Amino acid sequence: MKTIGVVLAGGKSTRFGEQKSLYEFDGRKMYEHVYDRLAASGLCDEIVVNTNKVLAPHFGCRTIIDDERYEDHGPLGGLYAVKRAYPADRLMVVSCDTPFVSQEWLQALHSTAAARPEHIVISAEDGKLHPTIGVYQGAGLKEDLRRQLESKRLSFRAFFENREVIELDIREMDEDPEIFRNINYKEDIE
Ligand SMILES: Nc1nc2c(ncn2[C@@H]2O[C@H](COP(=O)(O)OP(=O)(O)OP(=O)(O)O)[C@@H](O)[C@H]2O)c(=O)[nH]1
Repeated sequence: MKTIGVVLAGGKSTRFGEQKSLYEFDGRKMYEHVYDRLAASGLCDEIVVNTNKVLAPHFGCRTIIDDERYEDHGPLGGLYAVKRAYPADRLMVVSCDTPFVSQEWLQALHSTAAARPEHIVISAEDGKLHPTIGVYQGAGLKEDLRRQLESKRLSFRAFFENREVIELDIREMDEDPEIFRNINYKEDIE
């Protein structure tokens, strides 16, 4: 089984005010910070950006475009498109707006996922879930995602009701919760 690194970057960035995945800071676009961390982890056989058809031409790498039926369905819609493209593989997902995720954390997620191949493994911080930093895998995942999208219950919490999920909590590891910092507004970068 291959591991596919997935940079989620198909959102609307309403709160940010412009497309945050393409916003440049510290000399790199936001999605490139995430891409580079996935690449440097050495865990991914391939890395793709998952986005919509309007944004796709702006990324300088392979993109997977959201399925027409599930455009603007949020991150679960994005994951469905990637799972369709890579049905046999494990998806190591990081959203473009969490650009400070560490190599060590990616390694911890990956090794937990490799030991429990039927489980989704997501990040958590004192019980608060960070499902857009996680590993998505297991039999029937594509079909479960499709069913969830059809049900119109588009939250990760709703999706997790039907799957085995491991929450890897940063408070139990020797890591700084800053690595989960989520950029929703411009001020979040400072
Ligand atoms: N492929 C894909 N990714 C999405 C979609 N909606 C959100 N995302 C991604 O999922 C992650 C979390 O998105 P949010 O921050 O909740 O939403 P957003 O649309 O980017 O921002 P807001 O409009 O401010 O809520 C980000 O990496 C988004 O790019 C979607 O419909 N398709």
